[in-house]
Amino acid sequence: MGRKFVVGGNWKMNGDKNQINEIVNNLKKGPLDPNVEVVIGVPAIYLAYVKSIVPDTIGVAAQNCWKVPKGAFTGEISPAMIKDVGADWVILGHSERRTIFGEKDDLVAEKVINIGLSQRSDCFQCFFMNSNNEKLPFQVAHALESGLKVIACIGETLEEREAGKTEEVVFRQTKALVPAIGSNWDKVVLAYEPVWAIGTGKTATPQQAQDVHASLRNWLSTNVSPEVAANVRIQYGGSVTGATAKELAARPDIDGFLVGGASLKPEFVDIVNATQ
Ligand SMILES: O=C[C@H](O)COP(=O)(O)O
Repeated sequence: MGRKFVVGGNWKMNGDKNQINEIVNNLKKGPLDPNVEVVIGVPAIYLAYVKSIVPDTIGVAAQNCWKVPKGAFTGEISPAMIKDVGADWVILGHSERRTIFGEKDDLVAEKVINIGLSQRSDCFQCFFMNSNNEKLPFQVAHALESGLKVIACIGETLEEREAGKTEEVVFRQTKALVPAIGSNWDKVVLAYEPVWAIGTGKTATPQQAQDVHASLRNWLSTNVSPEVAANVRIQYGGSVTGATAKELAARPDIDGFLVGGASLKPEFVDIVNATQ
């Protein structure tokens, strides 16, 4: 079976109730290609509101979460809370989280693993190996059935690209996620977002994006399994617009988009429908 095209709209820290109503009305009007999975990434404070007004055919994602179910973590939200308000996705490891808030590969992996572990009711104290082969304790005092799906973001900076390190960086970022994801690859979408293309108006060319997606799939085949490589969906993100989406979508290893700025605008419908 082919990979279902998946388009995420990451609103980032934008929108108020009026703007959200407009965006959702526009999505309802569509029409949206029924063969495309659509997920909107909503600011945490509006998750419940959006869930209450959006059709069930559209997935709702938080843009971040912390790595344990509950506790003294002022300002954070947990996967259990996201699930509790009816959302079923979370975006993790976005480059803005990595660069502005200093989130490193291992923290992103710990957040991902919490989502996998929270489905295990027998897991009170778990460990996983980080990318430096250190055994990290992971306390799950009250294991939860969160069952969230994850959009895991990776991507290189301009400096890294110009130094010829694109593959090294995206492989390293993906490698950190592998032990955390375990056998839950069917609940994960990878989003390749070159940092230099985010919010800059500079889209990677379709060939540049395709090349990285194909290398990543190849890496997954060798380092995880040919089955995961064949089935995992890899989104492209970075200044995607209604005008650039079609050409990008035509590349064989681009399985969708993670859209920032344009997801707030009516053209998001054209991006969702890019494979038509
Ligand atoms: O999560 C989305 C990406 O950061 C892309 O944002 P952008 O479409 O505004 O460049």
